[in-house]
Amino acid sequence: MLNDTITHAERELYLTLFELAQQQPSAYEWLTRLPTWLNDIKDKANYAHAPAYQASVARLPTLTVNNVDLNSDVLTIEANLSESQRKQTMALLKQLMPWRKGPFQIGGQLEHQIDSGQNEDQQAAPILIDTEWHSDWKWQRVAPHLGNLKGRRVLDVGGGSGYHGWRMAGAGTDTVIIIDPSCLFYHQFMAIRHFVGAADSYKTHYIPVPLEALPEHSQLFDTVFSMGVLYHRQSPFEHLQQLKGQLVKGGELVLETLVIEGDANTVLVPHDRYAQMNNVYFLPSVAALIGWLEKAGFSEVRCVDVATTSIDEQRKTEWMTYHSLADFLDPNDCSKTLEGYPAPMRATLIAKK
Ligand SMILES: Nc1ncnc2c1ncn2[C@@H]1O[C@H](C[S@+](CC[C@H]([NH3+])C(=O)[O-])CC(=O)[O-])[C@@H](O)[C@H]1O
Repeated sequence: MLNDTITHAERELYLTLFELAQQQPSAYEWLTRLPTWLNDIKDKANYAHAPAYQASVARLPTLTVNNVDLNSDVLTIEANLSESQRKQTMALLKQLMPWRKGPFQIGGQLEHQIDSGQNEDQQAAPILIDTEWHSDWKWQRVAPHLGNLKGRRVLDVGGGSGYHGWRMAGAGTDTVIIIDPSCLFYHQFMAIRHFVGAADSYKTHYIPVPLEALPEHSQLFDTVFSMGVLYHRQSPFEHLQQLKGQLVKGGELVLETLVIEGDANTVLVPHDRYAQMNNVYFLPSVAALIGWLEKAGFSEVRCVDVATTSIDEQRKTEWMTYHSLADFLDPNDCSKTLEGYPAPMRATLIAKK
């Protein structure tokens, strides 16, 4: 049975898809599936924690927001925050742990208010959600190589908490749709959205589904990002085809994934775990990955960045207290994972449909 209440975020998402459907009829198929998508994520039978996450988001206080900076590395929501609001917000956000992708800051005054001493003594210290990942570092590596995002319709596949999606909005996109099947990350996004409010003119949306759930040939997006997802897929070519199906002709794919050293014929398929993850399948060399993209029908394929993940970029914090990268590397040789494979190295490739 479908829920009869609809949140503000859901309403804005419906409106965006209705608008989209005026220009591109394939969006109607999204609209027909949307009620089920949005209902399924609330269903306790699918996600035992869903009601608790929802309740945490619903209980977040309403703050007076002075400014939202979607272009800062620490994604900052400048707002008036009293001590009691701080306590309440901290407690509720901590119920949404582990926070993996960020960082975010809530609270903190505008500089001119601090200069004039306005409200200074009533203001609590801002809340810094120091996430497991410095997702800002990835954005710094990727952003300089992107085509201009201004006015573009963007899909972020596997967008996690939505950190990169907000950064895309900050770059002036027309619309961002983040998709990710994680119930927790969906609610983390909704928590941040609660504070961002109208600051992005409600142009950034989240649909809690995997890529495979989308209509196959939507051709709705000018840019499609798939960052940190390909190696989780058992069938990498299917993933590439599904990404292609979401792009308009001439659109840009941004693909970021784990790679290894080697030539066009080098691919690692970890036998069991990789860096303790039990859902890692294909780690190609950059040359092999270029070949895969070309075989999948993409053109102008180029690798714009290769970076070894450091234990400063991915680490345990107050907001993610489980094991992190340092625990997954060989203690005697940090160039290897615990399983003896090459330590995580990630490449970003850009290609045209
Ligand atoms: N089939 C799928 N469809 C969509 N999402 C999926 C699927 N399978 C897994 N995910 C989601 O993909 C994300 C992978 S993390 C990258 C986050 C961000 N992009 C980042 O680049 O930091 C990996 C990493 O730690 O880098 C998770 O949020 C999954 O739920």
